Amino acid sequence: MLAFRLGFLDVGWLDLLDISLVALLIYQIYNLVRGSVASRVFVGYLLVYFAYLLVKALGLNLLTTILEYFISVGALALIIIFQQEIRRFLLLIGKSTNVANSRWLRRWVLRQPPAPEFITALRPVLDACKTLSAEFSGGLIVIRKNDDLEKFVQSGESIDAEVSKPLLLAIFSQYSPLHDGAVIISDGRIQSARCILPVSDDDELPSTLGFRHRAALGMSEATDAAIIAVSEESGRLTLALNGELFTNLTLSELEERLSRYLREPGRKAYQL
Ligand SMILES: Nc1ncnc2c1ncn2[C@@H]1O[C@H](COP(=O)(O)OP(=O)(O)OP(=O)(O)O)[C@@H](O)[C@H]1O
Repeated sequence: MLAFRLGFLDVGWLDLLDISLVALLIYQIYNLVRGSVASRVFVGYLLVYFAYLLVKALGLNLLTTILEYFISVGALALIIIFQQEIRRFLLLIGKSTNVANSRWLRRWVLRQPPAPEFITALRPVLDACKTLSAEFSGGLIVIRKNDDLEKFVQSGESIDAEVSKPLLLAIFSQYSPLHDGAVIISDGRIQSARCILPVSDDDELPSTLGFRHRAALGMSEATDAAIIAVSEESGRLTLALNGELFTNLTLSELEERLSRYLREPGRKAYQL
C-alpha cells in the first residue's frame, strides 16, 4: 500500500510504521542511557552506523566491508558495555508487564480470589523517619507496592506486627540486635527486620553514598517497592523509587513523593 512517493522512493504505510517504531526505540534507548558514559558510546555507534549506510549507498565497497565488520563486532561490544542498561531495560519491561501480579490474570485465568486490600498507614513510618533523622540513627525501610517481596522478607527476622513509630525506633536503635539491614513493610504490617536487600552496581552513584543507599537503589531496581534510607552519618532522608534515588529530601518532600508513588495505579493500599 503506497502512502506517498518521495522522488524515486515509494513510501508505504508499513514503512512509515517501521520508521516510527525504530525512532521510538532509539528514543527510548537514548532516554535509558542519557547522562551516562554509555550515552556517548551509543551516539558514537549510531554515527558509525549512519556512515556505513552512506558509504554503502555510494557504492564504496572496501569501506563498506570494513565498517560492516566493525559494526558486527561492535554489536557484541555494545552488549558488554550496556550490560547494566540492558538489565535495567529488561527489568523495567518485566515490571510493567508483571504477569504474576496481574489481577485480571489471577481472577479470570488462575481463578484465584482477589487479594484483600490492606491499608498501610504511612504516618507512623514518616514520624519514625523524622526521629531517626534528627537523632542520626541509620534506617532502611522498604514499603511494598505490588511486587512480591517474600524472598527478601525471608532473609530477615520475622516480626509480623502493626506498623508503629515506637516499634520502628526500637528496631533501628543502635542497641537493638535487629538494627542492621532493612525493615520490610507489607500489607499494613512490619513483616520482618534485618532483611538483606540486593545492592545496586550502578557505578555513577556518588562515593558519599555507601551500602545502605546502594541497597535502597538495588531494591528499587529489582522491585516496585518504595525504599526510605535514613543516613546515620548526615541524618539525610533518601527515597528510592523505580531505580532512581531522591536524596536530601525534607520530611514533607518525602511524604509527598512517597504517597504520590504509592497511590499510583496498582493497589490503592496506603493512606496517610
Ligand atoms: N545489602 C544490604 N541490605 C540491607 N541493609 C544493608 C545492606 N548493605 C548495607 N546495609 C545497611 O547499611 C549499613 C551500612 O551503611 P553504610 O555506612 O555502608 O551506608 P551509607 O549509605 O554510607 O549510610 P550512612 O549514611 O548511614 O552511613 C549496614 O549497617 C546495614 O544496616
